[in-house]
Amino acid sequence: MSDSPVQPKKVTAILIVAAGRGRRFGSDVPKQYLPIAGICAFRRCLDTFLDLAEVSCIQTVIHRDDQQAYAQAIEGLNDSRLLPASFGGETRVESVLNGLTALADHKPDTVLVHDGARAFVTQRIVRDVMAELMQSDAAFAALPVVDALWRAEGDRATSPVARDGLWRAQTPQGFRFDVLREAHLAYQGDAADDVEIVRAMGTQVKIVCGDPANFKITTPDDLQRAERFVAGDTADKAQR
Ligand SMILES: Nc1ccn([C@@H]2O[C@H](COP(=O)(O)OP(=O)(O)OP(=O)(O)O)[C@@H](O)[C@H]2O)c(=O)n1
Ligand SMILES: C[C@](O)(CO)[C@H](O)COP(=O)(O)O
Repeated sequence: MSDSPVQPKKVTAILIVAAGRGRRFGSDVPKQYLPIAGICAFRRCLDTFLDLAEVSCIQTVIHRDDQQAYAQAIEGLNDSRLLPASFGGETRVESVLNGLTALADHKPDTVLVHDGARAFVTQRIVRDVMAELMQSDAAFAALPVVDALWRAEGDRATSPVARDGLWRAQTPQGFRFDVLREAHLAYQGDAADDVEIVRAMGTQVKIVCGDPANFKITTPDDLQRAERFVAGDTADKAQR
């Protein structure tokens, strides 16, 4: 028999924010609930997380006006790890904080925040973020900028911008739960993502390799791209 103490299982929470209005998309039904080959972005990413045994619980954050769309999106699911949804706020920052507040009672060790509008997150990305959190306070998926970058005035290019060291942020963005909650409680104002919020506290954040497939549905073009992606349009995948 081994003398080494038994390590308690880590509690890994997923927080899916889906309370946005999709103003850039501009549809009546919010983009995260629009069907992509019959299954909406929100349900697609939710299923990916539920398929992972490492996930202890999932907190969703939705808009009050979307309760019917949400009920339809989770139809047929019977998994006790899916917690009752919380309501979001005016901004993504507020929605994340509401989700963190709801999760606090579950005492997670770590939390991975994901956009409900990113349909095609992969198990590989989720596992890589989780693995990095074994040794870091924070880690997120991102892709290096590979294109040449130009500053422009209107449609007139003015000066090149160095692309070295630039990354395109994706989600999931993972954190030690206490680190993210403390950072959110101290943070004032808006932020593009949670990395910005913990960086404001000086937390070191590691980058893990994202995936071009893990794009966010922001405009109607993205929904068409998602339809092509599901249809297995390899030309489209190669292009990205
Ligand atoms: N008040 C908000 C704003 C955004 N989100 C979520 O955060 C993610 C960020 O993606 P984004 O494209 O910015 O979503 P929207 O805010 O809906 O889009 P837009 O900015 O075009 O209005 C989405 O899953 C969105 O539902 C949220 O939960 N609560
Ligand atoms: C967290 C994020 O997905 C990073 O790409 C963020 O929500 C992006 O929002 P944006 O307003 O489309 O930049």
